[in-house]
Amino acid sequence: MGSRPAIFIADRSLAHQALVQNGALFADRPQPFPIIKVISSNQHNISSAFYGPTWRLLRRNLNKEILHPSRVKSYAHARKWVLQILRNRIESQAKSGHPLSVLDHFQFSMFALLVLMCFGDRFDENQIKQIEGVQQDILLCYHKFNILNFWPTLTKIFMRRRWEEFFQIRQRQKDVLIPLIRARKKLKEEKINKAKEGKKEHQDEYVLSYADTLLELVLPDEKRKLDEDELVSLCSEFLNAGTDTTSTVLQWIMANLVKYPQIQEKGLRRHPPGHSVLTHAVTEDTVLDKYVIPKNGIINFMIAEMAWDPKVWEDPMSFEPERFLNSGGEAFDITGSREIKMMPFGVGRRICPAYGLAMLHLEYFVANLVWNFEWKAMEGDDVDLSEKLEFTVVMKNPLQAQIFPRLK
Ligand code: HEM
Repeated sequence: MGSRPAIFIADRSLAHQALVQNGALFADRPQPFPIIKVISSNQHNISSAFYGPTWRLLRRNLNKEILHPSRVKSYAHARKWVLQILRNRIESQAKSGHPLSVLDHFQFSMFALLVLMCFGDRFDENQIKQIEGVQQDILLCYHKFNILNFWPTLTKIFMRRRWEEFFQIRQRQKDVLIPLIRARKKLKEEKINKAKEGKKEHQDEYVLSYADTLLELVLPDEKRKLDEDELVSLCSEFLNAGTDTTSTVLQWIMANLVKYPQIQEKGLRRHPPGHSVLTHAVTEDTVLDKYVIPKNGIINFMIAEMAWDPKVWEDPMSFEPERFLNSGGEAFDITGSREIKMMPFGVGRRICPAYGLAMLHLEYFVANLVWNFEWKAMEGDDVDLSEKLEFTVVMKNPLQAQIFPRLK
């Protein structure tokens, strides 16, 4: 992996040529990526499981079973429940008179929501915090562990401690997630038995979860189901992909609203939570414009640079959501299929499969937060919008705000 060329594309038209016009060639992820393949038994992985021959199967499952609009609609109760949790947390902090550190509340709420979608249950605060804890450990150590991918045979000798640390974190994650997966499996078996015995079910509380759909999958080539290690990796990816990104953007949006109270929502162009997509790989030697990209070359598309291109955006660094209202009544094409002006969710075959869900979550929570509370900067605080790279690009100085309930 170390000897493969890594290519960075910040040009919008080249990105369009690659991702839309030559989409099939640019759709894979580097293999092995990262650390070790996830779809191979007793292996461990710390990031995207969506690569290699199984990615289409996994992605089809996600799109059809969980992200399908009718299913997304069926999670309305879950969103309402989480909004209530978020409101309660914010209100009780507001009553205490302390400044509100929003990020913890956003992160916790997004976990409550995604955990419910993943495992089908409303867990209590302690359980959610436990899941959040192991997932955050994995994410925050991403860059530290990613280096282990480079010549694993060598790093196993020279970075033994780091490998041990990685396996410890992974073990903790398995200890937390495997019981939840097993509980889902048991519930499914009980349902089948009840159906056989002709007994009636209480359908009210049952929500189809991501774990349920994974438990059903059979890998076509190997003719087997996913093992527990693979299930943990896939659930982990689902949780992290849907929580960190959304809570980061929520914080950026609220920070801009506090700093510039006269404007409303939409912060994804100015503050995309990832400044590049997940790395892509080309499946064969490819010529892109005048550049030759060799087979297995690793490509990064630079999201932030494209979104700040002065050829597209006047005064690109200023936060002006009203730009999106002046597009002649036409909705802005966030999928970049005709032309890429910004690509916070990626573009083409590997575009974030949940971009619709993510936009729904952002609109739902921002609208309700602004409707329920008045948000103000702390006395003498100018709200610092400096950035810092963690897994996503977060606020260097997390937002603190004063909030006042609007509704009795
Ligand atoms: C504001 C929120 C979000 C942003 C900005 C975002 C952005 C992205 C980006 C840039 C990628 C990589 C695209 C590429 O490599 O070309 C991605 C992939 C992915 N995202 Fe999101 N995402 C968000 C929310 C979510 C949510 C809520 C989920 C829910 C489960 C999710 C699930 C995924 C998955 C599973 C992938 C990997 C897809 C694959 O490899 O085929 N994301 N996302």
